[in-house]
Amino acid sequence: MTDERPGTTSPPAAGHAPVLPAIPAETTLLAARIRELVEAGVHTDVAAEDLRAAAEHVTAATELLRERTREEPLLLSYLDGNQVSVHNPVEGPGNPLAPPMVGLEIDESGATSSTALLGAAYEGPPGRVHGGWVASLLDHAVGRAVAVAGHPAMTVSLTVDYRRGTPHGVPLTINARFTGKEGRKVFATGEIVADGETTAEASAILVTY
Ligand SMILES: CCCCCCCCCC(=O)SCCNC(=O)CCNC(=O)[C@H](O)C(C)(C)COP(=O)(O)OP(=O)(O)OC[C@H]1O[C@@H](n2cnc3c(N)ncnc32)[C@H](O)[C@@H]1OP(=O)(O)O
Repeated sequence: MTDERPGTTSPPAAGHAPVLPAIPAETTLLAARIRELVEAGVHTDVAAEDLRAAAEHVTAATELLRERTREEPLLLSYLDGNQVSVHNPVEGPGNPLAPPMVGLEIDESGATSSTALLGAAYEGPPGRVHGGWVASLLDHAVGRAVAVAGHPAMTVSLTVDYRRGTPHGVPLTINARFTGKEGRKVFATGEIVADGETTAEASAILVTY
């Protein structure tokens, strides 16, 4: 995490992505509509001709979006006072793949907490979020927590204990915290809580860059 604030234009210390002073409302809107499309797509039971008609609409939208493209899809901006990657696949409000993880809160100890609501499109076991997505939420949360603690780093080891199924369609709380540093190695833990129960816990080693 860098110390840029809204309105500044200097690039982030750890990358070359452009920093937007704010996320364009239409970027968030499009991603939200595509997420709805994906959920509708996995739930739909319409007839084959309607599937084909819907596919043609989607093709038309894709062609419109391809009319002008950037070389670098990643953009940085600010949400609720925190820097976010607009197109990050976990937190990016502009990336339809991202649930997204939102509402970052940092308590007085530096521990972080965010929320996410994953729909049926993220299902692994019946009624439960796919384990890879559970790990993604935790990987991102520990990365965020160490950045908040002033040690931006990349995950080199992530151990996830899946305690119980993480339900989809239910708000999830994702907590994480920096726990220590040894040379370039940074340690963090995190967990996901659903309906008051911890569903998965993570222990991570990250390396500063
Ligand atoms: C601001 C917003 C933030 C938002 C959060 C974003 C979260 C994103 C989460 C991610 O997706 S992270 C991406 C997934 N991770 C990667 O792609 C990292 C892939 N790994 C690497 O690129 C290299 O391992 C890395 C550049 C991180 C380190 O390579 P180096 O060659 O610079 O380091 P080196 O291999 O010498 O290891 C440094 C130390 O870490 C230790 N280490 C490395 N891998 C380890 C491992 N797997 N387990 C335990 N320790 C490990 C290693 O022993 C050594 O310890 P010592 O300093 O004590 O000698």
